[in-house]
Amino acid sequence: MTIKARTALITGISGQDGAYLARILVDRGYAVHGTSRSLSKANLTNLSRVRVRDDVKLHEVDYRDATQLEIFVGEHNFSHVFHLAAPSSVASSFLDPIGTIDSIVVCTQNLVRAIERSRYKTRFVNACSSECFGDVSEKANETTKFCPVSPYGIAKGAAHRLVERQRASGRWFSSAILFNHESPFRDPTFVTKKIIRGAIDASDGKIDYLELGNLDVVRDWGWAPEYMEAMALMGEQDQPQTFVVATGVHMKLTRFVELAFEYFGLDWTKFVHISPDLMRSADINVSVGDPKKIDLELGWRAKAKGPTLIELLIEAELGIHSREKPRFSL
Ligand SMILES: Nc1nc2c(ncn2[C@@H]2O[C@H](COP(=O)(O)OP(=O)(O)O[C@H]3O[C@H](CO)[C@@H](O)[C@H](O)[C@@H]3O)[C@@H](O)[C@H]2O)c(=O)[nH]1
Repeated sequence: MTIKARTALITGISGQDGAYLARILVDRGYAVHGTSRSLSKANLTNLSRVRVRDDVKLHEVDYRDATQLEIFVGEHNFSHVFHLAAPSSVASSFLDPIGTIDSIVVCTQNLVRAIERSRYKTRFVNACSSECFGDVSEKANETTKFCPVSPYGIAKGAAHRLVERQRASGRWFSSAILFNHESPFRDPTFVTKKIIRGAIDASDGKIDYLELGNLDVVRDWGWAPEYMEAMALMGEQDQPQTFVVATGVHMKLTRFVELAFEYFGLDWTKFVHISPDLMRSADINVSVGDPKKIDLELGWRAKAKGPTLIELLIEAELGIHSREKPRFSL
């Protein structure tokens, strides 16, 4: 495939991951397209923040409308489709399980079918989620069974199966099982963004307390731009595959809060209030990934992990890039 022939569609281009991936693909010489259900209502701030807004072509497409989607895909010879569009809040999926499952599964199925029916040899890279694994007793890899506890995880697992079924019938369909990956672009309801913002605001004297939920969970947090580098790499392999994308390093949420407040010389226990309203009816206690396969086969390895990631998130939030300079300045 020549550089010139690379035309990528990113679904969910305006979100955290979509914006970073758009920047990476433009830098790699792709023509990049994105979609939104309503262009007049789309929030394109993230694309502007990574200075790629004028480099991407946006289209108004509703993924729930199978016919419209089929026409759209049939009119564009996309060499790659990176499928990121989905509701991303696990917490919200408990409040609207049917809406979440319906949206993730129907939109993925419509897109997969549109590609299947087009005459083009499009490569498909799916954004799957570590939520599909549920609780793990050891680091999850590509062979670990899915045992999701949330409606979101159930839906992502179904979408992943749709992708694997296409691969089994000989099409170029890959899936990245992404563990938690963070950045300043995160919506303020996600826990790392809440904690980092909370620590900054507490140190500025703007808040007296921060409400959080279950602090006993253990997660494998990474830096979102690096995870999008992994997805871009996956799209350039000879063979389609599934890869776990993770740091392999785990941390308890309590420790995350402690380190974030410690950065500003603050004692987190003086600020954090536990709110029962923020507890989920089912939560994953331990979620950690084994990135061995992607390291060995693609040479991809997360640089930002553990305490380094927390420093990076704080400094990116503050707009400081003194230490390990983030690839994406804000
Ligand atoms: N959001 C939130 N979570 C909290 C809070 N307090 C504790 N937590 C706990 O912090 C953990 C992480 O929550 P989130 O940041 O909301 O992320 P997530 O549910 O793990 O989901 C994210 O990661 C998945 C895996 O990559 C993604 O698939 C998903 O879309 C999302 O990005 C959960 O166990 C949650 O119970 C709080 O105040 N807010």
